[in-house]
Amino acid sequence: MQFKILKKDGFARNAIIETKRGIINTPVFMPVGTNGTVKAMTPEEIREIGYEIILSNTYHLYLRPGHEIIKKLGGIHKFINWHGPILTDSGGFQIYSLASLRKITPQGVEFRSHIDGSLHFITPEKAIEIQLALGSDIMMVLDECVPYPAEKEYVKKSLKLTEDWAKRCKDYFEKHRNDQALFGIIQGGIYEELRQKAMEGIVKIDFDGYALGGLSVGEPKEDMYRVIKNIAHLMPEEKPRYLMGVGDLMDVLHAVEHGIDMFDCVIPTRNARNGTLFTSQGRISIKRSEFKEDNSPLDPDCDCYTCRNYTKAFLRHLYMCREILSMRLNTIHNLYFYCRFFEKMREAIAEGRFQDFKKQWIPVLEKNFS
Ligand SMILES: O=c1nc[nH]c2cc3[nH]c(NCCN4CCCCC4)nc3cc12
Ligand SMILES: [Zn+2]
Repeated sequence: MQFKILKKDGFARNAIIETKRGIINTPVFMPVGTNGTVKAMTPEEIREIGYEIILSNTYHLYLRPGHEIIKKLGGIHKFINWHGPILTDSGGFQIYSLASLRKITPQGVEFRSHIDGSLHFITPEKAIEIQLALGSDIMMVLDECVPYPAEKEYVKKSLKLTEDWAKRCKDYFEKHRNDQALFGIIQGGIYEELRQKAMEGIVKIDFDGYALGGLSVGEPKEDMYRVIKNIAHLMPEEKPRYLMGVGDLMDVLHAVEHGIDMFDCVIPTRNARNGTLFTSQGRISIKRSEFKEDNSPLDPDCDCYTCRNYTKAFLRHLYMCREILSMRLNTIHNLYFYCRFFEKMREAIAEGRFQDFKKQWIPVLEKNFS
């Protein structure tokens, strides 16, 4: 995996990640395809909107249908019919946020499946073995995503475990490596000095890229912003920097300004299914009665399939009827909006006007009619 910086504008930067399955332009947004599908979208539609990489979840695919089956059937790209790069999250976060009866031991994490209650034990080695079997292009180490709030002492102890697991992931990966990439994850809660310590330990192990984990887990925005401001630009400059689970476009602006390259979040897809749509006039909720007879397109400044062919009145009608088409048309638009936003942001960085771009968008992103 190659990472080439094309242009810097302050700490913000445009770069490309070259993988065997294609080039990724950064800053990049990765739509979330948890069960191997970006909900309601075909892979062709994702590609047509302009996305270059999607995220899938090791935890879900391991539990159902199982990584051995996916491997036997030719790997995840063939299975889900997406032939561009795929990043898989290692499962730590999903085990912490979805599974029950979790027990974290030095060896690994024991949990019960949220699907059928079956008992599982995942070690760092197993997490890498699963991602190797899936064949994802970028794999994540197994970490302990420290919940918020967490005492400083707990965070400190957890850092030791996460670093030990990162080393075990790297050792296992080196023994079985192919042309997949492996990213490390930096924890440390909202404590800068612990973040700094975690970063030194993880960077020493040496990974293809580095993620900031343990954020967007319920901590106050100002704490997340402070950690990003103090840590992001200190992460290895010549490797991709990935802020996991983010996000909200206001948070994206802040993170890109401080040097983050990669993002993933369910916001555009999940909000679409709930009728919350992002437009150039701000965020709107399509179910509002004011749209009942509104014959205008969702967003006059958007040329996505939904905005070119349907009215707010019809989109509201579909939502009120809970029609499947509502999920599809809303998702097409929100993903298109996110993809264009990132494209315009990369253009602004290329032309050295990221600050203008941020100033222009903040008032729009603050407008909320939901
Ligand atoms: O520390 C992490 N390690 C591995 N994966 C992660 C994934 C994460 N995803 C999030 N936040 C997702 C927040 N998202 C916001 C929109 C609604 C659903 C939840 N934090 C994360 C931390 C981690
Ligand atoms: Zn649109």
